[in-house]
Amino acid sequence: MSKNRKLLMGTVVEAANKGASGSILQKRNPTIVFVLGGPGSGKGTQCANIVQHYGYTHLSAGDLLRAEIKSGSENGTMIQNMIKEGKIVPSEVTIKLLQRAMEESGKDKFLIDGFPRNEENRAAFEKVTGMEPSFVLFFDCPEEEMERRLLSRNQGREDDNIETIRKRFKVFLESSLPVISYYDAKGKVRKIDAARSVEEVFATVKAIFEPKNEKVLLLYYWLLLRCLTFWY
Ligand SMILES: Nc1ncnc2c1ncn2[C@@H]1O[C@H](COP(=O)(O)OP(=O)(O)OP(=O)(O)O)[C@@H](O)[C@H]1O
Ligand SMILES: O=c1ccn([C@@H]2O[C@H](COP(=O)(O)O)[C@@H](O)[C@H]2O)c(=O)[nH]1
Ligand SMILES: [Mg+2]
Repeated sequence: MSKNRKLLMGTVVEAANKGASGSILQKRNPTIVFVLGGPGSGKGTQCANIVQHYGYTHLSAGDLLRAEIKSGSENGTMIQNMIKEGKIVPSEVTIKLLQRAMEESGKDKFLIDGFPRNEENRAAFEKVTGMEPSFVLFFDCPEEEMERRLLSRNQGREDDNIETIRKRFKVFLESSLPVISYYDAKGKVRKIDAARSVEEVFATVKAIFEPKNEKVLLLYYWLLLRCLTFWY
């Protein structure tokens, strides 16, 4: 086979594989839960609990971006500057990372933490992937509490300083809350009071992930009541 023909074949195979990997993700028809809330509201902490109890795969958009910086990618410096300023990285960059992570995981239940951060993120994700979240967890927490948590997180994050934290709060209010309102209007938001202990917050999260158990319990009580009224 000539060199040019080999190159052409390579390109065709690559294009076919790309198409196939996209459709494999769609064929798997994954369950997607967006996990949103202000900086420091406890998204990552609660996602870790959900993974343990319900077998979801946790994808933190922020973690994927930080890994991209470390990998020495050509986008690294741009991403690092955006994170330092608390700004939102362009959708195409974040969506590519999320898509790749979903495809490579081979799994079909995802917690997407800290994304979408603005309306453009949301619309681009739905357009590019053709997928919508089953529901949205919204960890609602006052700024004073989030600030306290972030300032004592001690994980060496470059954006856990008071200047960047204030910028992140502003971006959350102006750009991310409208995304939550959008899904709220569609009845998809599960709002959780996140200003409580980790255990108390997780108890509420559990009730969201186990609504069927509650229904089974209700049915059980109803049957018991019917039996009792029949006997007496
Ligand atoms: N309910 C809670 N009560 C007290 N501290 C908490 C609670 N939940 C999480 N924390 C602590 O607060 C800090 C921030 O939590 P976490 O990293 O889960 O927040 P996050 O929403 O993922 O933040 P970010 O958006 O910056 O990634 C961590 O140090 C964590 O241990
Ligand atoms: O979808 C996203 C997610 C994150 N970013 C940037 O990363 C930082 C940190 O995100 P965390 O969720 O707190 O880990 C955030 O402030 C943004 O600068 C993003 O641009 N897009
Ligand atoms: Mg986090």
